[in-house]
Amino acid sequence: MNIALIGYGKMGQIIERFALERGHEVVLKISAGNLDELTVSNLRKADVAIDFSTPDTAIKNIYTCFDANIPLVVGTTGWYGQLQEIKNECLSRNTSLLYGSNFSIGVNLFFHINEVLAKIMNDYPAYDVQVEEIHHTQKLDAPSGTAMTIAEAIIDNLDRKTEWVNELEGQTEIEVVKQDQVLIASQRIENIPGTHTVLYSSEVDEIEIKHTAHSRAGFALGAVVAAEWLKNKQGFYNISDIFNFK
Ligand SMILES: NC(=O)C1=CN([C@@H]2O[C@H](COP(=O)(O)OP(=O)(O)OC[C@H]3O[C@@H](n4cnc5c(N)ncnc54)[C@H](OP(=O)(O)O)[C@@H]3O)[C@@H](O)[C@H]2O)C=CC1
Ligand SMILES: O=C(O)C1=N[C@H](C(=O)O)C[C@H](O)C1
Repeated sequence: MNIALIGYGKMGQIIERFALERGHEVVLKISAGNLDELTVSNLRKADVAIDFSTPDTAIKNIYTCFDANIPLVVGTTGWYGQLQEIKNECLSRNTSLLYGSNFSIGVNLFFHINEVLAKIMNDYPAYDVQVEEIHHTQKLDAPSGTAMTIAEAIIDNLDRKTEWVNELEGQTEIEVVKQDQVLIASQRIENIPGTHTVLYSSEVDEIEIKHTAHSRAGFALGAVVAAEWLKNKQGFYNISDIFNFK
Protein backbone atom coordinates (compact mmCIF):
# COMPACT_ATOMS: atom_id res chain seq x y z
CA MET A 1 0.00 0.00 0.00
CA ASN A 2 1.28 3.51 -0.81
CA ILE A 3 0.86 5.90 2.11
CA ALA A 4 0.88 9.73 2.29
CA LEU A 5 1.92 11.06 5.72
CA ILE A 6 0.40 14.46 6.44
CA GLY A 7 2.35 15.64 9.46
CA TYR A 8 5.84 14.21 9.85
CA GLY A 9 6.54 15.11 13.46
CA LYS A 10 6.77 12.86 16.53
CA MET A 11 3.93 10.61 15.37
CA GLY A 12 4.47 10.79 11.59
CA GLN A 13 8.03 9.52 11.93
CA ILE A 14 7.07 6.52 14.09
CA ILE A 15 4.15 5.73 11.78
CA GLU A 16 6.61 5.63 8.88
CA ARG A 17 8.70 3.04 10.76
CA PHE A 18 5.70 0.75 11.33
CA ALA A 19 4.41 1.26 7.78
CA LEU A 20 7.76 0.17 6.30
CA GLU A 21 7.97 -2.80 8.70
CA ARG A 22 4.53 -3.93 7.48
CA GLY A 23 5.61 -3.80 3.83
CA HIS A 24 4.09 -0.45 2.85
CA GLU A 25 5.70 2.44 1.00
CA VAL A 26 5.60 6.07 2.13
CA VAL A 27 5.20 8.17 -1.03
CA LEU A 28 4.60 11.61 0.50
CA LYS A 29 5.72 13.23 3.79
CA ILE A 30 4.34 16.66 4.68
CA SER A 31 5.61 19.06 7.34
CA ALA A 32 5.20 22.82 7.73
CA GLY A 33 8.28 23.29 5.52
CA ASN A 34 6.91 21.58 2.37
CA LEU A 35 3.18 22.34 2.42
CA ASP A 36 3.37 23.21 -1.31
CA GLU A 37 3.74 19.45 -1.93
CA LEU A 38 0.34 18.73 -0.33
CA THR A 39 -1.54 18.73 -3.64
CA VAL A 40 -4.34 16.65 -5.10
CA SER A 41 -2.01 15.20 -7.73
CA ASN A 42 0.62 14.18 -5.16
CA LEU A 43 -2.06 12.68 -2.88
CA ARG A 44 -3.40 10.59 -5.77
CA LYS A 45 -0.06 8.72 -5.85
CA ALA A 46 -1.07 7.19 -2.49
CA ASP A 47 -3.71 4.56 -1.65
CA VAL A 48 -4.39 6.12 1.72
CA ALA A 49 -3.36 9.23 3.69
CA ILE A 50 -2.65 9.47 7.43
CA ASP A 51 -2.93 12.88 9.11
CA PHE A 52 -1.08 13.55 12.38
CA SER A 53 -0.62 17.29 11.96
CA THR A 54 -1.93 20.05 14.24
CA PRO A 55 -5.36 21.01 15.63
CA ASP A 56 -5.40 24.19 13.49
CA THR A 57 -4.35 22.59 10.21
CA ALA A 58 -6.24 19.27 10.21
CA ILE A 59 -9.47 20.61 8.68
CA LYS A 60 -7.74 22.10 5.63
CA ASN A 61 -5.81 18.85 5.14
CA ILE A 62 -9.03 16.83 5.39
CA TYR A 63 -10.62 18.93 2.62
CA THR A 64 -7.54 18.48 0.42
CA CYS A 65 -7.86 14.69 0.85
CA PHE A 66 -11.59 14.89 0.06
CA ASP A 67 -10.68 16.80 -3.14
CA ALA A 68 -8.23 14.02 -4.03
CA ASN A 69 -10.87 11.40 -3.12
CA ILE A 70 -8.30 9.45 -1.11
CA PRO A 71 -9.17 7.44 2.04
CA LEU A 72 -7.92 9.33 5.09
CA VAL A 73 -7.05 8.29 8.64
CA VAL A 74 -7.06 11.28 11.02
CA GLY A 75 -5.19 10.94 14.31
CA THR A 76 -4.92 14.66 14.90
CA THR A 77 -6.99 15.89 17.85
CA GLY A 78 -8.40 19.31 18.71
CA TRP A 79 -10.74 19.74 15.68
CA TYR A 80 -13.78 17.80 16.91
CA GLY A 81 -15.92 20.98 17.10
CA GLN A 82 -16.20 20.53 13.29
CA LEU A 83 -16.80 16.78 13.37
CA GLN A 84 -20.42 16.94 12.14
CA GLU A 85 -19.50 19.24 9.21
CA ILE A 86 -16.67 16.87 8.20
CA LYS A 87 -18.93 13.82 8.51
CA ASN A 88 -21.58 15.43 6.27
CA GLU A 89 -18.96 16.45 3.70
CA CYS A 90 -17.37 12.99 3.69
CA LEU A 91 -20.69 11.23 3.16
CA SER A 92 -21.97 13.67 0.51
CA ARG A 93 -18.74 13.27 -1.49
CA ASN A 94 -18.81 9.44 -1.17
CA THR A 95 -15.26 9.40 0.13
CA SER A 96 -13.82 7.78 3.26
CA LEU A 97 -12.43 8.98 6.57
CA LEU A 98 -11.60 7.22 9.83
CA TYR A 99 -10.76 9.30 12.90
CA GLY A 100 -9.90 8.49 16.49
CA SER A 101 -8.65 10.32 19.53
CA ASN A 102 -6.45 7.33 20.34
CA PHE A 103 -5.39 4.43 18.09
CA SER A 104 -3.77 2.18 20.71
CA ILE A 105 -5.43 -1.15 21.49
CA GLY A 106 -4.89 -0.53 25.22
CA VAL A 107 -6.78 2.75 25.20
CA ASN A 108 -9.59 1.26 23.12
CA LEU A 109 -9.92 -1.52 25.72
CA PHE A 110 -9.87 1.21 28.36
CA PHE A 111 -12.71 3.03 26.52
CA HIS A 112 -14.79 -0.16 26.74
CA ILE A 113 -14.06 -0.68 30.46
CA ASN A 114 -14.89 3.00 31.10
CA GLU A 115 -18.35 2.57 29.52
CA VAL A 116 -19.13 -0.58 31.48
CA LEU A 117 -17.95 1.03 34.74
CA ALA A 118 -20.00 4.20 34.11
CA LYS A 119 -23.16 2.11 33.61
CA ILE A 120 -22.50 0.21 36.85
CA MET A 121 -21.99 3.46 38.78
CA ASN A 122 -25.59 4.57 38.08
CA ASP A 123 -26.54 2.42 41.08
CA TYR A 124 -23.90 4.01 43.35
CA PRO A 125 -24.62 7.74 43.73
CA ALA A 126 -22.18 8.11 46.64
CA TYR A 127 -19.35 8.18 44.09
CA ASP A 128 -18.35 11.24 42.09
CA VAL A 129 -16.20 10.86 38.98
CA GLN A 130 -13.24 12.78 37.60
CA VAL A 131 -10.99 12.26 34.53
CA GLU A 132 -7.28 13.07 34.69
CA GLU A 133 -4.87 13.29 31.76
CA ILE A 134 -1.12 13.95 31.65
CA HIS A 135 0.82 14.68 28.45
CA HIS A 136 4.18 16.12 27.34
CA THR A 137 4.64 19.88 27.30
CA GLN A 138 4.59 20.22 23.47
CA LYS A 139 0.93 19.20 23.34
CA LEU A 140 -1.09 21.98 21.69
CA ASP A 141 -4.62 20.99 22.79
CA ALA A 142 -6.28 20.53 26.18
CA PRO A 143 -8.06 18.49 27.21
CA SER A 144 -6.60 15.59 25.22
CA GLY A 145 -8.88 14.07 22.61
CA THR A 146 -8.72 10.81 24.55
CA ALA A 147 -9.90 12.50 27.76
CA MET A 148 -12.80 14.05 25.81
CA THR A 149 -13.79 10.62 24.47
CA ILE A 150 -13.64 9.20 28.02
CA ALA A 151 -15.69 12.06 29.52
CA GLU A 152 -18.29 11.91 26.74
CA ALA A 153 -18.72 8.16 27.28
CA ILE A 154 -19.24 8.79 31.01
CA ILE A 155 -21.89 11.40 30.16
CA ASP A 156 -23.61 8.98 27.74
CA ASN A 157 -23.68 6.15 30.32
CA LEU A 158 -23.91 7.77 33.78
CA ASP A 159 -27.27 9.49 34.16
CA ARG A 160 -26.17 12.04 36.78
CA LYS A 161 -23.57 13.65 34.45
CA THR A 162 -24.49 15.96 31.56
CA GLU A 163 -21.33 17.86 30.52
CA TRP A 164 -17.57 18.06 31.06
CA VAL A 165 -15.37 20.98 32.09
CA ASN A 166 -11.60 21.23 31.76
CA GLU A 167 -8.92 22.56 34.06
CA LEU A 168 -5.33 22.82 32.77
CA GLU A 169 -2.88 22.99 35.66
CA GLY A 170 -1.15 26.37 35.83
CA GLN A 171 -3.39 27.89 33.12
CA THR A 172 -7.12 27.53 33.79
CA GLU A 173 -8.87 26.95 37.08
CA ILE A 174 -12.46 25.81 37.68
CA GLU A 175 -13.71 27.23 40.98
CA VAL A 176 -16.78 25.04 41.38
CA VAL A 177 -17.47 21.79 39.56
CA LYS A 178 -21.25 21.32 39.47
CA GLN A 179 -22.77 17.97 40.40
CA ASP A 180 -23.77 17.21 36.81
CA GLN A 181 -20.32 18.06 35.44
CA VAL A 182 -17.32 15.77 34.87
CA LEU A 183 -14.06 17.53 35.62
CA ILE A 184 -11.21 16.74 33.21
CA ALA A 185 -8.02 17.72 35.03
CA SER A 186 -5.11 18.20 32.57
CA GLN A 187 -1.41 18.35 33.40
CA ARG A 188 1.59 18.95 31.14
CA ILE A 189 4.86 17.27 32.21
CA GLU A 190 8.04 16.74 30.12
CA ASN A 191 8.21 13.52 28.06
CA ILE A 192 4.91 11.92 29.11
CA PRO A 193 3.45 10.14 26.00
CA GLY A 194 -0.09 9.99 27.46
CA THR A 195 -1.64 8.90 30.79
CA HIS A 196 -5.39 8.79 31.43
CA THR A 197 -7.18 8.01 34.69
CA VAL A 198 -10.85 7.73 35.62
CA LEU A 199 -11.38 8.15 39.34
CA TYR A 200 -14.61 7.43 41.26
CA SER A 201 -14.41 8.79 44.84
CA SER A 202 -16.78 8.45 47.77
CA GLU A 203 -16.37 9.56 51.39
CA VAL A 204 -14.91 6.17 52.27
CA ASP A 205 -12.91 4.96 49.28
CA GLU A 206 -11.86 5.34 45.64
CA ILE A 207 -11.99 3.22 42.49
CA GLU A 208 -9.46 4.09 39.79
CA ILE A 209 -8.85 2.82 36.25
CA LYS A 210 -5.70 4.04 34.53
CA HIS A 211 -3.99 3.70 31.15
CA THR A 212 -0.32 4.63 30.84
CA ALA A 213 1.33 4.72 27.41
CA HIS A 214 5.01 3.78 27.76
CA SER A 215 5.78 5.23 24.31
CA ARG A 216 4.01 6.39 21.11
CA ALA A 217 4.42 2.95 19.49
CA GLY A 218 0.87 1.77 20.26
CA PHE A 219 -0.68 4.89 18.71
CA ALA A 220 1.49 4.62 15.59
CA LEU A 221 0.92 0.90 14.97
CA GLY A 222 -2.82 1.46 15.44
CA ALA A 223 -2.80 4.21 12.81
CA VAL A 224 -1.17 1.90 10.23
CA VAL A 225 -3.63 -0.91 11.05
CA ALA A 226 -6.49 1.60 10.68
CA ALA A 227 -5.16 2.65 7.25
CA GLU A 228 -5.01 -1.01 6.13
CA TRP A 229 -8.62 -1.48 7.34
CA LEU A 230 -9.89 1.70 5.61
CA LYS A 231 -8.15 1.27 2.25
CA ASN A 232 -11.03 -0.31 0.32
CA LYS A 233 -13.93 1.09 2.34
CA GLN A 234 -16.23 4.03 1.75
CA GLY A 235 -17.86 6.01 4.56
CA PHE A 236 -17.23 7.83 7.81
CA TYR A 237 -15.74 5.75 10.63
CA ASN A 238 -14.34 5.96 14.14
CA ILE A 239 -11.49 3.76 15.42
CA SER A 240 -14.10 1.97 17.59
CA ASP A 241 -15.54 0.49 14.35
CA ILE A 242 -12.40 -1.66 14.05
CA PHE A 243 -12.73 -3.22 17.50
CA ASN A 244 -15.53 -5.46 18.71
CA PHE A 245 -15.00 -5.95 22.42
CA LYS A 246 -17.45 -8.32 24.09
N1 LIG B 1 -5.06 9.59 17.74
C1 LIG B 1 -3.93 9.19 18.35
O1 LIG B 1 -3.76 8.00 18.69
C2 LIG B 1 -2.88 10.19 18.62
C3 LIG B 1 -3.07 11.49 18.26
N2 LIG B 1 -2.08 12.42 18.39
C4 LIG B 1 -2.34 13.73 17.83
O2 LIG B 1 -1.63 13.86 16.62
C5 LIG B 1 -1.26 15.21 16.39
C6 LIG B 1 0.23 15.29 16.09
O3 LIG B 1 0.97 14.88 17.20
P1 LIG B 1 2.58 14.89 17.18
O4 LIG B 1 3.11 14.08 16.07
O5 LIG B 1 2.97 14.58 18.57
O6 LIG B 1 2.87 16.46 16.87
P2 LIG B 1 4.18 17.11 16.25
O7 LIG B 1 4.11 18.56 16.60
O8 LIG B 1 5.39 16.35 16.64
O9 LIG B 1 3.98 16.95 14.67
C7 LIG B 1 3.08 17.73 13.93
C8 LIG B 1 3.54 17.71 12.48
O10 LIG B 1 2.60 18.45 11.69
C9 LIG B 1 3.35 19.29 10.82
N3 LIG B 1 2.53 20.37 10.31
C10 LIG B 1 2.46 21.67 10.70
N4 LIG B 1 1.58 22.32 9.92
C11 LIG B 1 1.09 21.42 9.05
C12 LIG B 1 0.15 21.47 7.99
N5 LIG B 1 -0.48 22.62 7.64
N6 LIG B 1 -0.11 20.35 7.29
C13 LIG B 1 0.51 19.19 7.59
N7 LIG B 1 1.41 19.07 8.57
C14 LIG B 1 1.71 20.17 9.29
C15 LIG B 1 4.53 19.73 11.65
O11 LIG B 1 5.55 20.27 10.83
P3 LIG B 1 6.80 21.07 11.49
O12 LIG B 1 7.48 20.07 12.39
O13 LIG B 1 7.62 21.48 10.34
O14 LIG B 1 6.16 22.20 12.27
C16 LIG B 1 4.90 18.38 12.25
O15 LIG B 1 5.61 17.61 11.31
C17 LIG B 1 -1.73 15.97 17.64
O16 LIG B 1 -2.99 16.54 17.38
C18 LIG B 1 -1.88 14.87 18.69
O17 LIG B 1 -2.84 15.19 19.68
C19 LIG B 1 -0.87 12.08 18.91
C20 LIG B 1 -0.63 10.81 19.34
C21 LIG B 1 -1.62 9.76 19.24
O1 LIG C 1 -0.68 14.76 21.69
C1 LIG C 1 -0.39 13.61 22.05
O2 LIG C 1 0.77 13.25 22.28
C2 LIG C 1 -1.49 12.64 22.19
N1 LIG C 1 -2.66 12.98 21.76
C3 LIG C 1 -3.83 12.19 21.74
C4 LIG C 1 -4.92 12.85 22.56
O3 LIG C 1 -5.06 14.07 22.48
O4 LIG C 1 -5.65 12.14 23.24
C5 LIG C 1 -3.58 10.75 22.05
C6 LIG C 1 -2.44 10.45 22.97
O5 LIG C 1 -2.87 10.55 24.29
C7 LIG C 1 -1.21 11.28 22.71
